[in-house]
Amino acid sequence: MSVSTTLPDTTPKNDLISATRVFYYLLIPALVLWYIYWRISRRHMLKLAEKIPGPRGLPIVGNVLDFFGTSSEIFKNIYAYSFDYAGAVKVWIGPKLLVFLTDPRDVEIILSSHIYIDKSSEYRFFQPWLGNGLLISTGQKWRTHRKLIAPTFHLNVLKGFIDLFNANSRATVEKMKKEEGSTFDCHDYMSEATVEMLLETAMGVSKNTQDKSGYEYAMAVMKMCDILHLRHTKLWLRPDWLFSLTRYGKIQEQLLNIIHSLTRKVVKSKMEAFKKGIKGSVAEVPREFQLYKKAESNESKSATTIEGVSFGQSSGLKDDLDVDDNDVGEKKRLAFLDLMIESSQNGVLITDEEIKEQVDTIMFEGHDTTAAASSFFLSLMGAHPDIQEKVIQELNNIFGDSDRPCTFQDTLEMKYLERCLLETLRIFPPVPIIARELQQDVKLASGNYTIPAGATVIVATFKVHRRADIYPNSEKFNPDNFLPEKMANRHYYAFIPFSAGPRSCVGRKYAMLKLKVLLSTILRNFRIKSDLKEEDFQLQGDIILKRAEGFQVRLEPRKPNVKDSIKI
Ligand code: HEM
Repeated sequence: MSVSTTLPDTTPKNDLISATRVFYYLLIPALVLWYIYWRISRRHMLKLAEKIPGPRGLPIVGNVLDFFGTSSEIFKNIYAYSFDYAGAVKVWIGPKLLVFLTDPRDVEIILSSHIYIDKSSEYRFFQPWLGNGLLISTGQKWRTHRKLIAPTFHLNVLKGFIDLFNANSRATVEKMKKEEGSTFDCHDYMSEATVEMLLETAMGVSKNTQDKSGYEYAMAVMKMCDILHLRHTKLWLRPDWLFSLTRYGKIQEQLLNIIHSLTRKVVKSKMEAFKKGIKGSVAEVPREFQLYKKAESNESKSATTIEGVSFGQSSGLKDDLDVDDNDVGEKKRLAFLDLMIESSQNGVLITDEEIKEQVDTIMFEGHDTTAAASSFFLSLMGAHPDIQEKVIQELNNIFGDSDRPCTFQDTLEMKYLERCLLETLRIFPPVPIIARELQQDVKLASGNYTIPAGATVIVATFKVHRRADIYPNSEKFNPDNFLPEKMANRHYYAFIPFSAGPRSCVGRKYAMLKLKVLLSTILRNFRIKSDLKEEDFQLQGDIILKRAEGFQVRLEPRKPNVKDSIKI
């Protein structure tokens, strides 16, 4: 037998060519038919969408090309559109219709509603991580859990966290001392600090529950956000089956292992404590920071806001965090995880698996957002030394030469620091957009447009906060934007860093209190320097807004290193 007869014949055969041809001959008419069917079945959507202004796109793929490039380039492209259109802007990504809203009157229609509360389909990428936690759940499950969770972030509960905020802020200052004089990325320190504070306060466990510091968890969360952002912007990473075959799918598995192993340990250790009858936080407050119990009796009982801004109370708008102190009974004065575990005992309100999902949600929402806010604040202090001096002056007036921990009353006196913080959240909102999927048509207030059901509506917080007709010189950092008289004259929905309405951020009071303690402690110890000006900051919106070049700052000590010199 000749050798040639044993080898497989790889020469193309006519029947193979014809099979390929037939495939293409069928594919093209199939695509055309699908396109015709799609246009007919979506004619209502297409008709309404046609009236909404927006950049011209290509046939079929729409504006998809604008979503190519680095995260920072995509952010710039989309932001550039907002200057060409005053109100709503329509963008097609293939068959998907996105409508960006930048007018506070339109934003109010969406955010104040109890109907348009469904998250957009993109949030499903969070599911392997956050399950069906508060951020993405909807319907009755969301309502029940929101009612359960919101009171655990009430002021009465938060006041009890102040000692742990102080102790952790001081520990952060000690860690940061090794960076004195050099340029470094302060976000790493802010991330670690916020994870550890969350563990000790909302979760009520010791930060030593995990073998490693909060740093490993924080880094895993950051990388997960990179992956989620890629899935939002790269179409081929959207289908789950295709994503799981890519290297990103494998990396996601490893990251989720790190993230979930922490949350599992947290829940387990808390459940064990509960079974032993131990309730409340088991985190140890160093003796020199045990201020809360002493101060509680002296402090004004009338203070019901942490932030000077009332977030709607002045205009008669309240959300479920704005309940009066007296409305919250003793039982509800439990911190987040304590209440979750107590409520799970009868198995009706929440199951063990749901507790884990909520812990994952609070750990993510509570940490990356505040880490970004504090890093932007420090960057801005470095870029605006004159404003920083005013904050330092205010802190000197409150604390004098004392190294004492800060009390709740002190945080109420930090009026200028608070304005700087609110202005930071205006100009660099950590959550730059909020997306909702519409189940029914919505008529807008800014023009004669109706957004069709099935569209994804995007509240463009970043742009709303930078509208020149609302904030004069809107691209410039100016804490006076939050003088009481300026705020009183502004539309309530023109400042929405924490969203607003029934799905607003449950952690906003927690965030404001923690940020005031952490940032005042840092500025009592260091002056912040920056080699870059504010206009040089490059932005990227990987779920959470960040500086693309990292949050580079330098520290200059404000006083000689004094250890253990806390006088109360
Ligand atoms: C500066 C810090 C923070 C900012 C800017 C922020 C911002 C936001 C925004 C804009 C939303 C709405 C998201 C959406 O609808 O897609 C939200 C929701 C949420 N936030 Fe925050 N947040 C911050 C801190 C926190 C903290 C500290 C916690 C918890 C400890 C927290 C827990 C949550 C939860 C659970 C939700 C979902 C609420 C719901 O859907 O009912 N956040 N946050």
